[in-house]
Amino acid sequence: MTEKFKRIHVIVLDSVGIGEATDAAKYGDEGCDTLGHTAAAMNGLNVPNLTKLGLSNIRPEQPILGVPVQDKPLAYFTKMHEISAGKDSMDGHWEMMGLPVMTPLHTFPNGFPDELIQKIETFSGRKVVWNKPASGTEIIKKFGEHQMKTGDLIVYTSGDSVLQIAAHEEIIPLEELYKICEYAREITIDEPYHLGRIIARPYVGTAADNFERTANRRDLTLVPPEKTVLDLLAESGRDTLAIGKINDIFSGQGIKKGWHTVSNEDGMEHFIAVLDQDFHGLSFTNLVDFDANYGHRREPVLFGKALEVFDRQLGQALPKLTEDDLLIITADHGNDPGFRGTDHTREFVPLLVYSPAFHAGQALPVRETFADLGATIADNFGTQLPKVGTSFLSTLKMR
Ligand SMILES: O=P(O)(O)O[C@H]1O[C@H](CO)[C@@H](O)[C@H]1O
Ligand SMILES: [Mn+2]
Ligand SMILES: [Mn+2]
Repeated sequence: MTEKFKRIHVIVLDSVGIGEATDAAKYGDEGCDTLGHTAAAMNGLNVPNLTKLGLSNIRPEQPILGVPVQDKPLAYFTKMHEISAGKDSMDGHWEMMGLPVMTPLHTFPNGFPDELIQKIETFSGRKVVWNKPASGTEIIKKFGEHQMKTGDLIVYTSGDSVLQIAAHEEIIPLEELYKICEYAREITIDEPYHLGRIIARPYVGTAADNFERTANRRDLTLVPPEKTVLDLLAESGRDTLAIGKINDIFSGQGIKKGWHTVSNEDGMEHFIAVLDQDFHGLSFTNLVDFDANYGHRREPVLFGKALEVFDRQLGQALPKLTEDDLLIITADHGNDPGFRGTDHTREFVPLLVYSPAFHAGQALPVRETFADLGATIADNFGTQLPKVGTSFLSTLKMR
């Protein structure tokens, strides 16, 4: 069978949810709405490109403020529900690639057991401070100066299955931090820990009021226990290009070439550059600033401004697409900047599917799992289909 599209591009707007999921109550997240609350804080979002693709058509009963519902949206549009047990990035991205995480990973709301902390202390020759949930920017304000004096490791977690180590780059050099994180990764793969991610959180600055985290963050994720759509594509000789955090999230599995990025804007510039390359397969981009800089920080106005910047860059990318290209814009979970706490929120995610080859856009049925995305990609490239997910490829009508 011939392929409908030679290239498929997936852009994940990290944490840009589109309203509470049907199971939000199970997570204590009733009432969350990342896009809705962000747009309200901005008194309306100015995102002409997302608008014309059909962003508000996804929920015409409650349009996103400033984003009018289109009579003739350019994209196929709907929202997707998550079936994974967790609401972290790894769960969301793996599910998109056909591997939902059905057994909950472990979270440590009261901090990690002494046994684990002692192992990290022995390996690193440093003491651990905090070892409880925290916001990453608050915790370096609180312990950064202490760390500069003592060299102690700042260990913290969140509502997700993560162990994060914050370290001043001039006190604990990056290479050393990465080694400690790799060690922590090795000893937390199996029970009783079974942690989704170890995250290195380097920062710089001279005092509490000016500490800043750097782009040298590294996420050490579990290795996917089964093949994802990325593996299926790679095995069948297709290109798999990863921009931003994607390579980390899949531990490099099934990825032919990956680029780390320093910001959303940098990520989109890489994406636009990739559009000029001749390749055959998937480009997969994650834009993490929405989540790390604005969602967890509960900054709805800055979140909204970042969406507007993304939209302008999207405007540069769209004219580069040809009839051989399919663009898919989605998210991996919510992180409502107008919601209590600082954790991710259990939300539907938007799904906008666009190609210049389409005659017109239209509504797709609500997807029961993010895995429908991976199934569609596998279907297009004629590889083995993932175990989970239903392709919507045949619904997409070409001119
Ligand atoms: O508060 P910061 O350090 O940004 O951490 C956040 O980033 C992690 C990964 O998204 C989340 O689990 C949350 O802990
Ligand atoms: Mn995420
Ligand atoms: Mn996050």
